[in-house]
Amino acid sequence: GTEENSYERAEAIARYLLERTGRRPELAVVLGSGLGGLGDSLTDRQVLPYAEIPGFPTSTVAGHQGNLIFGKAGDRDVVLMQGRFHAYEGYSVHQVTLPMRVFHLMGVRAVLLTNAAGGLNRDYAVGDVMLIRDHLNLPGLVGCNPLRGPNDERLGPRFPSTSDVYDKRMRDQLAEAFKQCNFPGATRLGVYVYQQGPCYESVAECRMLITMGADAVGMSTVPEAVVAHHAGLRVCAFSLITNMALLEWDSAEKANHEEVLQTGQLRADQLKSSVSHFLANFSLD
Ligand SMILES: Nc1nc2ncn(CCNC(CO)CO)c2c(=O)[nH]1
Repeated sequence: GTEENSYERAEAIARYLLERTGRRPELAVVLGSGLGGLGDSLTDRQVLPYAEIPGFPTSTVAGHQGNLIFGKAGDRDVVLMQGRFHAYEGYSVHQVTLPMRVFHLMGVRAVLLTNAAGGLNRDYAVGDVMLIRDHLNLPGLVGCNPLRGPNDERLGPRFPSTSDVYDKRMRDQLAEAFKQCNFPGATRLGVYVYQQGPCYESVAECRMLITMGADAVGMSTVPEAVVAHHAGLRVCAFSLITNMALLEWDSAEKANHEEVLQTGQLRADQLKSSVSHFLANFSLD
């Protein structure tokens, strides 16, 4: 229910975190499957396991630790979510998106969302990154919208736009960071489709998603982006393409989580350096 990400609940957690850490992060980062290693790249770190934060949900997926990491990237105060919450675990979409409201009420101004995704666009290769220019919120379109329920005007409007969720200025800076750091994979710009999971898609579903204009598919990120945007946060997001979605029937291959984590490990160092470069240099003006 909506009390799971109510203003009061988020505000209480924000107050707890501001008092306990004394930190004032300006940017928050959500780390997707296998990208948890990015948490080690901050200095002046303070690590808070989700379980220690009153009112915060806890993570249960292999490859997702459950820590909130405060720290510095260069001289910038940031906060990282090492491990996120997914609807496929059984969390409500209101629980999944609660951290976005907590960050907003802490005074965070922008959020970087990262994930592992399956490549639908046939030009893509495993190990590429796709900067997200737009999304298909399938569950949101058919009734599982993170803003379903009474609207709290203190957070945002009743009927928010979502044609402008992904901030071009931040996206360009992210692209520049990947370029500066010689990221070995290609840097793509595309449409991410969110499906709730935990199943990977059928072949017919992958073909449908391509027809609908999607370039990569995953099980996260969009609910967080919608709620962050609703609250007025600047949003940018990218997918690490960890495997190519299957478009042929009777194929011997099948999508699996081990492959997702393996590609995450393969690209971990270059992702870490690219994202660290972005965090230390981003400008919100
Ligand atoms: N075909 C396909 N390939 C993918 N690779 C990563 N993900 C994102 C989902 N990641 C899950 C399971 O690996 C863990 O959160 C997907 C996906 O949803 N579909």
